[in-house]
Amino acid sequence: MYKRVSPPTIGSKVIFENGEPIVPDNPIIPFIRGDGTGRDIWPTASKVIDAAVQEAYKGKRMISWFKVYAGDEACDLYGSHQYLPEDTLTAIREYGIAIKGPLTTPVGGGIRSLNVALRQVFDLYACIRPCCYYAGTPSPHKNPEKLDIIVYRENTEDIYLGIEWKQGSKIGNQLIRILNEEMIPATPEHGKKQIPIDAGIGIKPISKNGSQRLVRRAIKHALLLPKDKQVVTLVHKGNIMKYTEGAFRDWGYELATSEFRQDCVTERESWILGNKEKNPEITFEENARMIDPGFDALTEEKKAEIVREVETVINSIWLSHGEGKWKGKVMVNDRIADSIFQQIQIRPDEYSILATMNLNGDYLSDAAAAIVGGLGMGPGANIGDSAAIFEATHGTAPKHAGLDKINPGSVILSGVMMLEYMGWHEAAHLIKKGLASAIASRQTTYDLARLMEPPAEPLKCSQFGEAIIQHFG
Ligand SMILES: NC(=O)C1=CN([C@@H]2O[C@H](COP(=O)(O)OP(=O)(O)OC[C@H]3O[C@@H](n4cnc5c(N)ncnc54)[C@H](OP(=O)(O)O)[C@@H]3O)[C@@H](O)[C@H]2O)C=CC1
Ligand SMILES: O=C(O)CCC(=O)C(=O)O
Ligand SMILES: [Mg+2]
Repeated sequence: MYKRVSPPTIGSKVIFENGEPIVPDNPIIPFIRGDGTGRDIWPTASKVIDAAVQEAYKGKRMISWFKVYAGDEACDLYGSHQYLPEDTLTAIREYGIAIKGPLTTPVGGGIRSLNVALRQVFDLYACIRPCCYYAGTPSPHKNPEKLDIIVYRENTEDIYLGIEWKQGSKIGNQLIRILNEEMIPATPEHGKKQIPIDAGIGIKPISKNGSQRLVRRAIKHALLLPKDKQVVTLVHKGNIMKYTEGAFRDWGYELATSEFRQDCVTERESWILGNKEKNPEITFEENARMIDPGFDALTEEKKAEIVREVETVINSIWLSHGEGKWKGKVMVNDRIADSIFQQIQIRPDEYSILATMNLNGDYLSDAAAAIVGGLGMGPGANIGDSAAIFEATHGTAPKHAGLDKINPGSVILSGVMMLEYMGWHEAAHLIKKGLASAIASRQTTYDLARLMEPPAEPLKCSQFGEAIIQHFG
């Protein structure tokens, strides 16, 4: 079945039931080393993961690693342009859980992105990127410990499904003509808009199913968090793009208030309920005026709509959510994408899970990682219903490749996410403890060492891994 690789002879398969993995004590896990700094990071990361599993389970559990190829390494083994060989896809399909280093995406070349291709082939629709602070990590912020968020980024649509036509291409020009002459005039709300004839054209599809399955996972995750972290924020630019970004928000709320009705309260509902709790005699209209400060300036039609909203909330959930019961439920709110970048910096402790579409989540996960120490501390997971691939938020950082210098923390922490996903919490805990303690004692790589005050003597990538292992216990 495999052309150039062979699975380990010891170990067995992870299987998936109802979207959840069932993990044997000796799972076979395919790994992709990665391009660029992948060659520095992976040996260190796998050593730390193996040491933690050994320390936690004393041989009762172990991972049988299965080396598979993608990127430059794949071309060396399989021939030129064989960036993502069938062997690799077969292995991930067969064994279910995989981990990878970063892969290069040539800008403007024939290949769009191997990383994205892997997510799409296995329908890994939730890209989960937690950002939390390890004491002692240098940060541009005064109180980085207040940031403890998880970016839940939709991983298959938006720009990942983006279809583009090059400026000046025959079909691109044809599309612009049809849009300008037929489709825009047929949609009165677009007014007299016209697309410049010299434009490149891109389409960003956002589907209801794609949005809701992401938000569903985010809400389920929130239900497992401590009560004060049970907040899901829908991030969007719906004020500008109503039927894509705005629809993402609306579908998120729709899911929260239908499928998770007993578990969730929306921010607006909480205001309405809170107003009635403070003043049980409050009328629907008075309540509406309080939740919408500009109420009196609205049209009669809009006012009536808000009064109806208040009435519906009180009539439908007062019994289940009123008298403060809503405080024990998952709070679902929404924020406009540009504003959330400010919010996570100045009011980080008000946020927990940020559910985003693809592009917003891409920006946000790098920005959030910066607050807690940078991309060297940004882990990630791509999760679907029948496979999962763990990988860091960052890329190949080519200028540092082969120097045994780069921070392996992000891939090590992606390994922690993988162990937690497998239910191997003891091993995950050891790594987090080792990492925290190594950083607290100023033993770390150049990226963190150079920002410490006073600057610390930087460790090599491999030395940082060893320091983490030494601090397990
Ligand atoms: N999932 C994936 O595999 C991804 C792949 N890519 C691809 O990676 C390639 C390079 O992308 P690029 O834009 O340079 O972005 P990178 O994320 O690879 O690196 C940018 C900078 O971030 C810092 N950095 C990144 N990783 C680490 C780390 N582990 N430890 C410490 N610092 C780190 C370095 O900053 P400094 O030099 O200042 O210390 C580095 O120069 C591109 O081909 C891109 O498409 C990009 C993102 C994700
Ligand atoms: O694959 C790529 O080149 C970019 C991917 C990326 O930026 C991400 O997943 O955050
Ligand atoms: Mg990115």
